[in-house]
Amino acid sequence: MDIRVAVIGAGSWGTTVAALAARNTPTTLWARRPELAEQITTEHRNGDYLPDHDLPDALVATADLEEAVRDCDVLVMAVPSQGFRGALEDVAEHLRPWVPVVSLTKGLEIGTRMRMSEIVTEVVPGHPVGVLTGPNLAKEILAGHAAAAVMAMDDHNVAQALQGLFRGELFRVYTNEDVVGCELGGVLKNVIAIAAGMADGLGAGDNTRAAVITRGLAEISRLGIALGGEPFTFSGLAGMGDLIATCTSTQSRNRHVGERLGRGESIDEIIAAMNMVAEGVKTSRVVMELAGENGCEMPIAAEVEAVCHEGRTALEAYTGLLKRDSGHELAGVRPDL
Ligand SMILES: NC(=O)C1=CN([C@@H]2O[C@H](COP(=O)(O)OP(=O)(O)OC[C@H]3O[C@@H](n4cnc5c(N)ncnc54)[C@H](O)[C@@H]3O)[C@@H](O)[C@H]2O)C=CC1
Ligand SMILES: O=C(CO)COP(=O)(O)O
Repeated sequence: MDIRVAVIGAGSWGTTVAALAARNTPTTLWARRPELAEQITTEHRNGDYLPDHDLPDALVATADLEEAVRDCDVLVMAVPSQGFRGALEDVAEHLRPWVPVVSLTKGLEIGTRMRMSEIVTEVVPGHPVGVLTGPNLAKEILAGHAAAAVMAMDDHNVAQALQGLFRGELFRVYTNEDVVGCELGGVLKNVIAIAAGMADGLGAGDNTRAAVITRGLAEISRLGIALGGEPFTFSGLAGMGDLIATCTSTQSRNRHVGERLGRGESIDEIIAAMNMVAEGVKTSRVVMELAGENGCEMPIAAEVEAVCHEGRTALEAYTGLLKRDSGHELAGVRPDL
């Protein structure tokens, strides 16, 4: 019997994951705008977010939430983090019991500081919850370039069952039981990607970018481990893999924000000019709250937060970072340091 997948949120990534699933199993994509849903179903195109890419004929979209959700066997949430809870509360009315919920969202909720999988457990308790994450720039995947991701779930058997729904010839899906680490890898790399973009915008070199990525990984690992992630997870696809893709790709929205900040534009004008989400901007504030609470040093993330929310310039941020003392490179990562 076919497993029916519902994907909530027809932005770049929700549409891409729905396209992957539709090649394997009946899939319905929920879009907020009826015109977009109609275009996806009839023209097999998402003109708002992915105008240059063909979608599978089998992919059906609707703007009717009940129609998308009522019969689904697997629910996939692809709404940005600040709208995630509200969207899931609307979905909950129509969701059958025990349907697994997979989050694609890479952010933390302002106020509660919760990960999306924690919000799922709060809003729809009893449903198995997981995250699909990794170095997955949407447009590359739709263009047919090979990529790999991780399906992270506590329950390995459910993860294995879900793996096959998204897998394709060019899309490899691994499993991992460390939901906390995998989810935080995806969240935290967005903040570091803003820093990498800032360096590029300031005209820094390849050595600088490599230093930001590597020291950024140390910060991600420090906070990720303090919050319960497994150390090895941060050198996997959801950690280092996604960090490299996002810090180096011209397709990354977070890196793009950083690059424009580095060139001297203000955060407000950059955000106003984008029709897509750059999760790292809002998440940077939540990350610094968590770092403070957990006694984690995160100097790069702190500078990103200051540039995004306190009016510091990218040049001041980098000047400040260079003046810091440099101790052992694994401090806060290796248990004995
Ligand atoms: N685009 C990419 O390559 C990847 C994105 N992600 C993550 O996936 C999540 C979604 O990102 P994208 O699809 O790229 O974003 P996007 O900016 O392309 O689209 C966001 C979608 O969510 C909808 N939306 C926004 N607020 C909403 C609300 N309050 N209620 C219902 N729907 C709402 C929008 O209408 C739009 O369809 C983000 O957390 C992002 O970090 C993860 C991996 C890859
Ligand atoms: O998460 C992503 C790639 O894995 C997408 O990154 P951006 O949101 O910065 O585009």
